[in-house]
Amino acid sequence: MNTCFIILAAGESKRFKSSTPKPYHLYKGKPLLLHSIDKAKKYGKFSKIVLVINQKHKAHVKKLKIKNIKIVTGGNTRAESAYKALKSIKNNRIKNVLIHDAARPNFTIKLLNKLNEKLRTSDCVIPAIKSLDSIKQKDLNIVKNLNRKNIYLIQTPQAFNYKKLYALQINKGPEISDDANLFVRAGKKITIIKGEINNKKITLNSDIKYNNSIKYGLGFDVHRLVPKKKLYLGGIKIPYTLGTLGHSDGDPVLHAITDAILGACSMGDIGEKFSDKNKKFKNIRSTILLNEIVKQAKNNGYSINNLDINIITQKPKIQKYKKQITNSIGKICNISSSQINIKGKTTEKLGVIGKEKAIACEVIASIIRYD
Ligand SMILES: Nc1ccn([C@@H]2O[C@H](COP(=O)(O)OP(=O)(O)OP(=O)(O)O)[C@@H](O)[C@H]2O)c(=O)n1
Ligand SMILES: C[C@](O)(CO)[C@H](O)COP(=O)(O)O
Repeated sequence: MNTCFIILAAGESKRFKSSTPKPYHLYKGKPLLLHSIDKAKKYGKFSKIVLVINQKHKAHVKKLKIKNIKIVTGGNTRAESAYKALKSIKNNRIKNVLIHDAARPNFTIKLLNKLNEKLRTSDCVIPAIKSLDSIKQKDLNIVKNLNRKNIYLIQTPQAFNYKKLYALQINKGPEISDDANLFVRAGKKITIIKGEINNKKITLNSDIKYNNSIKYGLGFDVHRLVPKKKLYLGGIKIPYTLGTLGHSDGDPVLHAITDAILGACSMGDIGEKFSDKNKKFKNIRSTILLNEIVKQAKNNGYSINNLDINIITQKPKIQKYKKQITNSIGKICNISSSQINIKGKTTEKLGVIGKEKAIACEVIASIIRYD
């Protein structure tokens, strides 16, 4: 089915009150809008994904290096942003479209399936949850009781037959707070399906305050430098006359990061997880080891918040490899470059490191645990 997923992220974030615009604010270890992008990609049944951005946020978007997504500049209202996205795919033979707030990161793939299933028999399908509170309406000084059984708190993604929705766009206006509003105004049928209690819209800064503390871990590793060995740092092979001696590929940066994450998550240490007595790990790439630990930490409800890394070596100079190493670590840990800091240090030619007999790395990791 030719279905497009539109992610609206062009708002001004006025109520969010943060120096970082809401769609790019870190949430559960990554920028908010990446949750919707990653889930849409993981779903794998959209023929096109469109991201609608605020033109003032282009620098934030560039940093994320988003691939395989059509990026459209939004408008002054949510309705205008939705319209610009719909217009941008007019010639793509799209049959159905789902429109979603980037401000709602916690929808599930199960909800996407339900919406797409219902689109077989309806031109407009929206998720909603019932109010758990009493509801009253106050107009001037007249207060009316409303029957909460007939009240629906509307969510996104909202699913539509593309042609039917596009035809209604001429009625769009700033008061159109959601796209299904157009169908209601036109007196057309709407199908409401059960939404998800966790599919809340993040509007205020307090919406993302974590109920859990941040935890910290410390990692350290040192390897002897010898001829005829390769030098891997942060998963990148560094051209140098010496390399590290070790049971695995001897990457001190990835080993120190692994230990820092294990420490923060109270999951032991790298020697316990990958013994250097075990032939299975002989010459293994440390990228595999770290990948495994990142997965285990995620399964235990942990998310990497940031890594601060000191690479301590007399040579080679680290500066020119920093970007490559940062990108490599970000890919393995599934975090953005903005969450990683690397410093190259020498020991002023003092000791074994200063005499180029060894290389070391120390890392502090901060980790957030979510319920
Ligand atoms: N002109 C706009 C306004 C809103 N949105 C998007 O619509 C979703 C819901 O809007 P809201 O949560 O209100 O975000 P903001 O408009 O940024 O918030 P505020 O009203 O506090 O400025 C958000 O993902 C927002 O980025 C949009 O794409 N274009
Ligand atoms: C579209 C929406 O999320 C449905 O509840 C809501 O209308 C968006 O409101 P906002 O003020 O633009 O956040």
